[in-house]
Amino acid sequence: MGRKFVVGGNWKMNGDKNQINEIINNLKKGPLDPNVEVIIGVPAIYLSYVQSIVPDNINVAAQNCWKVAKGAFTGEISPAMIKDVGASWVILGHSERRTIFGEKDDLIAEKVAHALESGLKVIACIGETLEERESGKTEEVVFRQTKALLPAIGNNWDKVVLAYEPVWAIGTGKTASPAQAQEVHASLRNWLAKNASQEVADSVRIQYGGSVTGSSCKELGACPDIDGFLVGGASLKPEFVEIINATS
Ligand SMILES: O=C(CO)COP(=O)(O)O
Repeated sequence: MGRKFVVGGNWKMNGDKNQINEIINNLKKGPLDPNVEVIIGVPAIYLSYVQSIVPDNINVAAQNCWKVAKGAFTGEISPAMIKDVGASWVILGHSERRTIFGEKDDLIAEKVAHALESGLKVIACIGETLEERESGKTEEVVFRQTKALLPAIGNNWDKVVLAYEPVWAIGTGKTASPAQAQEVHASLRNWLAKNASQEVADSVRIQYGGSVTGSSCKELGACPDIDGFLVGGASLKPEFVEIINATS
């Protein structure tokens, strides 16, 4: 089906110029599998700086944005600004945005719609909490979160990557097993075939995120419906190169 493997590094609120230089130098050294799309999600304040030093084979993403182009929204940044400094992606709906900052499905959908209209590409994150998984609600939750995105994405599925990140696996060192992740990715694809189209289901790339490391990436990357990773902690470390190269 030819889905290009896509690995994102979500730095979250980490890094200073020194550390950023180290991370970028390490990525430059690579070598990185040329068949993998690489996207690094950097703190907004460093977008320009990172954009000015990254090599061409690495794409830069913001970790959030607001839902309109400009105006009286103190502290926010817009997709137009992200594009203006040369970055081409934005991560939206991350579980930390949902839980710590109270972002709901409908706000995330508005952000996704505006980011896509503005010409940015989007990594849209979904995933269930431990409580939801333990009460058998994993599918219900990820389907609900994805359903909210359908009208926002419209015909722009080629500009969207879905990131399935079970909340219980984020930053906990508790990676979902390849079988657990594959199961959700496959049922999501099934759901997309019924609720978007077969073409969307076959072509959309679904990343797995949650405690991915150099040692867990190969087995996860070998699953048929896992098309990449969204990596937090390990994306700040040299092992990120190994994760990018998981399928080579
Ligand atoms: O939230 C994540 C990426 O967006 C995952 O974070 P960790 O890889 O640190 O668990």
